[in-house]
Amino acid sequence: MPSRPYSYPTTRDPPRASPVLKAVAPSPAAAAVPLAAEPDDAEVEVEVERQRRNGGAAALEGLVVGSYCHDVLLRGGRVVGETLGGAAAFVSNVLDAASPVEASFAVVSKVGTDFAYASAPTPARHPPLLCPSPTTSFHVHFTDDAASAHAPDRQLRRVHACDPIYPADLPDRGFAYGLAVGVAGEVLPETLERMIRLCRAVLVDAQALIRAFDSEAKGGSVHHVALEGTPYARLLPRVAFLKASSEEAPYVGLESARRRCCVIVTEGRDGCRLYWDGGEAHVAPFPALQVDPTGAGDSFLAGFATGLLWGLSATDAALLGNFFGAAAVSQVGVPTFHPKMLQAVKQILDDKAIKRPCTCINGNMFTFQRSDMHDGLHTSLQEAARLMMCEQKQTSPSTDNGDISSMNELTSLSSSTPRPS
Ligand SMILES: Nc1ncnc2c1ncn2[C@@H]1O[C@H](COP(=O)(O)OP(=O)(O)O)[C@@H](O)[C@H]1O
Ligand SMILES: O=P([O-])([O-])O[C@@H]1[C@@H](O)[C@H](O)[C@@H](O)[C@H](O)[C@@H]1O
Repeated sequence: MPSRPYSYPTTRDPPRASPVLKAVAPSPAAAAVPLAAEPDDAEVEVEVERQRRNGGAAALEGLVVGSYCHDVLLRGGRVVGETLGGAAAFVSNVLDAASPVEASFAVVSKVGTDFAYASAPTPARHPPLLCPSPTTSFHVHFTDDAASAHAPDRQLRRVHACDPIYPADLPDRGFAYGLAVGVAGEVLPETLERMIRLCRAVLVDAQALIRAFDSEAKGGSVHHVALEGTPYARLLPRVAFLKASSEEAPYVGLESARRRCCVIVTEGRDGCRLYWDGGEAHVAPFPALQVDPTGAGDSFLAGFATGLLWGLSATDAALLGNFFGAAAVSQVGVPTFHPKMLQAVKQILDDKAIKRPCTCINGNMFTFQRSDMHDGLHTSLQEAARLMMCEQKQTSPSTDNGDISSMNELTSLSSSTPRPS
């Protein structure tokens, strides 16, 4: 019987505020921190609610919650790559690259002293909290038989799990939006609940809620459980967007979930579909030369959130989701975006004269429908995606050989993901 993602002891094991990992390994003395008091959010909640109602022009600060991890990529039992992973890493990478200048975000992530990527760009900019347990680690086994866009092209095994993220680990202030992006069950139900209290709008990756894991001794296989049977289900009416992959969608219970929040199902190279109470929309994909599917869903969610920050409707924002999902599969590990491509994307968003700060993140008034500029936005972003593909062909001709699932050996790792020391 796999362990449930929410089975961590939380009452017998009181929450501790964890020390922040600096760019260098912390001293063991840093672990001796006092017990944190149960957070009292009354004042923050009143302010968040006031902003939600008024759509006031408050700061556009986001809160990203989920742990960085180690990904070991394997094919035929052989290690073909080792990279920084974790949705928080992919998400922060996109938010750093494409958010409007006035938007910022804080990351709450946990790693162990063995964390190998403290000096990689994303963790260096958004340092994780340090824990006594080892960094969460996944073995990602690639298979050849990705027969359709929706077939699972990889099998994940969780070989180590870092500590969960407790409510007391979150900052004691309000945020414009929150992204719950756990990969190994680290976002506890009570942590998601506190995020909802602190943030005007919360976007959730279903993988943070429905994953269950075999014990490490049994190999750590990742399974899915039905969302409805988890303690997260009751929080859905207070979530703005829930993103699931096609593989996860059956566990989310689409028809009941869409009545409580907007559900986005990503469909690999076919783009994505949005479902809300009373409507749905398909959003077209962008071309990509896939070398590694890891991080596509994470980058999608961050691209989508970025679109909302720029003031787009949900269906239009999903174009930016698809754009950054395609960008993620074009590189191994956390991608490095070419400055020219990013400049083109920001120019496109500026040219569309979208008003900022956007009412949908400042208030709770989301617009779901595709706007008149949807097709034009897709065409313009397609040009930027081509820029990315030309760049990719010039710098890594080896990617023409196919993606990592058909490569015998990975010859180079992404520059943003140095090898573990
Ligand atoms: N081969 C691809 N070509 C173009 N876009 C892709 C490709 N694979 C993924 N994407 C983009 O990334 C998004 C997320 O990918 P998906 O495979 O559905 O998620 P996950 O990584 O969670 O399994 C898709 O909705 C799509 O926009
Ligand atoms: O590929 P994706 O579904 O977007 O997200 C992935 C997670 O599912 C996986 O557990 C983690 O190890 C990867 O680094 C990445 O975060």
